[in-house]
Amino acid sequence: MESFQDLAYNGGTTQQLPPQFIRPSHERPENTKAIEGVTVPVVSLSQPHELLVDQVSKACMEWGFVMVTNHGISATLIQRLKEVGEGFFALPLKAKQAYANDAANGKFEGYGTKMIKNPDEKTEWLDYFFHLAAPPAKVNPQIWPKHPPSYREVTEEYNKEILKLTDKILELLSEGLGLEPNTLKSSLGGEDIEAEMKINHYPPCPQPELALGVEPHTDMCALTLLVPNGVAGLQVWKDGNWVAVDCLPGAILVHVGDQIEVLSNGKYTGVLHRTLVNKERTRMSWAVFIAPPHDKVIGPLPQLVDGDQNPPKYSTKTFADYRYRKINKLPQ
Ligand SMILES: O=C(O)CCC(=O)C(=O)O
Ligand SMILES: [Fe+2]
Repeated sequence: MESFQDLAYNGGTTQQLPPQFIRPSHERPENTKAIEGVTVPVVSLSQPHELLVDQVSKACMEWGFVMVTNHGISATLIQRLKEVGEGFFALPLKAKQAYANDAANGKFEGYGTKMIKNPDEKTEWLDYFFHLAAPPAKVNPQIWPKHPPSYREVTEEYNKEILKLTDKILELLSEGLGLEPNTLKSSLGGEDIEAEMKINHYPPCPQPELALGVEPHTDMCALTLLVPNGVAGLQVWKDGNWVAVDCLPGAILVHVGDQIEVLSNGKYTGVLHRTLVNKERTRMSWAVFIAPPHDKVIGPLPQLVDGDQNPPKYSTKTFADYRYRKINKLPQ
């Protein structure tokens, strides 16, 4: 069986997509086109606080997704982040494979493609680099890309900024629930909150109408903050349709993940999303997953639950337990 890398990097044996990438008919982009005329919410963070609470929390209740502009992270820093990620993926395959992860044995950090556990599962058309970026005590920069040489400095600087933006968004979302601004952050571990960097890389695909980049999923973390490279492909699920996320230069895309859905007892929605690939251009995206420490116990906030009126809609468990169940497709 040809691997993703054989195909994407060596051209494969044919320009026809091998069977492990061909989605069943009901999943194919050609049969599940995005709805026309609907656009995702965009919020400028330079507005007065009260408006921000309303707009950000409304978007995260109705969509589980919001694009933010005027977020305070400089265009130059985002550009440098993109350059170091592109620099790594421009290395020869062998050089990247020197960083190979081993997800089957619990080594998630490093370079890889998605592990397929079940022979019926289809392969996603992407490779990625994944590593922790916060908190400092858990980060191991030795396993980060050493090329380009500025990878570490740029990524550290970007993650500092992303953590500030995370604090701001978590405050707005807490207030949107009528709670103290620090409620969600402290429920997610306070200063022990984790940030994981995932650089997604989707090379051109010979038959993109039959394949998917990432398949439909919700992120298991609390929030995802993402910047794409200017190539479209992300779609979010809303009211029974896929909605294409247009590229808005400079914007940061915020996804509500499962842990915020659980803490808010379903007031905020973890957004279902997927990515399409294309025939001509390489798409890349830089996702930072914000998550509680693995031993943190997460359940509906007691302030949002009361007896018969608002019973808990989710069980309470450690994030480690949640992850294990999600990765192994077990009921939560
Ligand atoms: O590439 C994207 O825009 C989304 C990637 C994604 O959903 C993920 O890495 O969880
Ligand atoms: Fe995702």
